[in-house]
Order: sequence, then structure tokens, then C-alpha cells
Amino acid sequence: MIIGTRGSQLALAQTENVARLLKERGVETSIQIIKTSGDRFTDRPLHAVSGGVGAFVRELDDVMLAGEIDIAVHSMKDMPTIRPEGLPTVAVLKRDTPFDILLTYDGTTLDELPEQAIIGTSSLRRTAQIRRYRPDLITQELRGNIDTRLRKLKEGKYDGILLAKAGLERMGWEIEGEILSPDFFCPSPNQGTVAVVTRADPEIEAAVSGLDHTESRIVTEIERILISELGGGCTTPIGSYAELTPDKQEIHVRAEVLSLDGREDVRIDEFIPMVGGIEQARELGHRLVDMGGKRLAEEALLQISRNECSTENSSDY
Ligand SMILES: NCc1[nH]cc(CCC(=O)O)c1CC(=O)O
Repeated sequence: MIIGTRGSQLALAQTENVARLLKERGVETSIQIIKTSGDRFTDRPLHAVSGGVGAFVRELDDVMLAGEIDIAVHSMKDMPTIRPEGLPTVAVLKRDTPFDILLTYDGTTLDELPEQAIIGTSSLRRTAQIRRYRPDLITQELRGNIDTRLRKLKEGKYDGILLAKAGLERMGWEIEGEILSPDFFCPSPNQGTVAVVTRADPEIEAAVSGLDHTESRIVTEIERILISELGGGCTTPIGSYAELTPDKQEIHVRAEVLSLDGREDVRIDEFIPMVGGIEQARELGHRLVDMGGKRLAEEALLQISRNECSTENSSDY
């Protein structure tokens, strides 16, 4: 079977892990690298690349539908909510750390950073959350793969950079940093999770389905439901995070929408029962809309499309 993947170090690490897991189950695979628009256009903010939606996924979907690859491995948070017919997500792997991490040039924490310190991120969600938490900080666009971003930090271009802890874990990189609480930095929906998509073929699906981790599938589905009515794309400032309670009887859900400048937000933070959790998550998704979440998401999309950002930092985001 052929596994398609982006060519970034992180994507290759994720794919090689899936290939290893399949080999342990007696399934032999080969890897084919596919360049995506998100990889091709690194000279502009991600939201400017095909609207930011599916910038790392679409080409893999296309070659799979053309029958050129059998399996694709994705960071689940990069997968658009609406998926093409005939490309089932057959396995959600056991979740890695879902939270953001702040890496700073000299090891200081977010609270210790001096006024006007420069924070690099390519995520509008992280930008808005930084502006909410520390409006004095200056956020600047930081694109590129994980290794590129670390290099730019080391070169002193930023006082700190924000990225997903899971990316460092999967690269096997033990780098000291500050894990940011979901109470102030609610992660992107499905952050820290790897999804395995296959062609709609019973043999291929049967080979891959054994990798599925039930709890990770449950919480990632809840996270997508919570934000499903907001209409924001992958790049709008939306966070959604669900985790099972220790007794596995409830799900702790947090979700939020922010304005680009971080001055406005709507947020939910609730415990819902495991039994009937899907319906409760839908109810909370409606509540998020009623609280003004859809308005904030639409305003953000409008600003992004006009490429305006009315914030005092007037910096790129
Ligand atoms: N397009 C950004 C992206 N997509 C997936 C990951 C890795 C972490 C994950 O799987 O959520 C990252 C890097 C980041 O957010 O810093």
C-alpha cells in the first residue's frame, strides 16, 4: 500500500510512525511525497493560501481520489470540517499533547516577557489569544516548517515563538518551553492528533482501522461539533478542546471564538456526560453561536479577506 504525505519533517515523522504501526500489523507500505499549496507558498500568511482551508490536505485528497495513493496521514487539525466523499478517516491515533508551547530565546515565561516583546506565530488564533492575554506584546508573522521556526528563534528574530507541543514530541525534540493552559490558549480543534485517511476500499480500511484510538476519536469529534456552526475556516481565531474526566463519565469541553485583535471573545467551559455527549455538544455549539461566536468568526473572515487588521500593534499576524 502507498502512503501519501507532505514532505515536511513533521509530516514525514508522522507518516513513518504510521508505516511502523502498520508493519507491526503485517501491512507493508511505501511512502510517496506530495507537495501541497501550504508547503509551496510559505512567503505569505497561511490564510492567504487558498483561504487557509485545506492548504495542507487538498492535494493529498486529489491524488487519493485519482487512485495514486491508498493512505494519507494528516495532522487532524489541518483537515477541513467538510470532507470529500469516498475518503474516510479510518483511524484517529492516540492523541499527543494537545496544547500550545511558548519557546523563548532565553527561557523566560509568558508572564516574564518584557513589554513589547516580539512573539512569532502564523496562527491567527494564537495571535488573538496573545493579544487578549498580553496586549502589550507584538505579534509577527512566522511561517515555515517547525525546523525553520526554531531556527528563526535561535537567530534572535523573535523573543518567543508559539507552536504546538505535539510537533516537537513527534520530532523527538526535548525543548524546554512553557506549556500554555487551555484556559487562556484554547488549542485549535483536534490539535495534537494524527488522522489516517484511506481510499474507500474494504481491504485498506480493514488494515488501517486497527490503529484507531476510541477516546481520541470521541474527543476530536466533540471538538469539531462544538465549532461546526461558526463557519470559520482553519485560520480564524477559534479554539476547541475536549478531554475525558478521569472516571471517563464526563467530557470537559472548552471552546472559544476571538476577534482578531483579541479584544472580544465568547467562550464556553462545561462538563457534559459521555452518554448523550454528541447532542450536548451540538447544544453548546448553538450556544456559542447565540453568544456572538458566529458574528466574531465572520468579522474575522471579512478582515482576513480584506487583509486588514485594526489593532494597535499594527503588525502582521
Ligand atoms: N499547520 C500547523 C500545524 N498543523 C499540525 C501541527 C502539529 C501539531 C498538531 O498535530 O496539532 C502544526 C504545527 C503547529 O501548530 O505548531
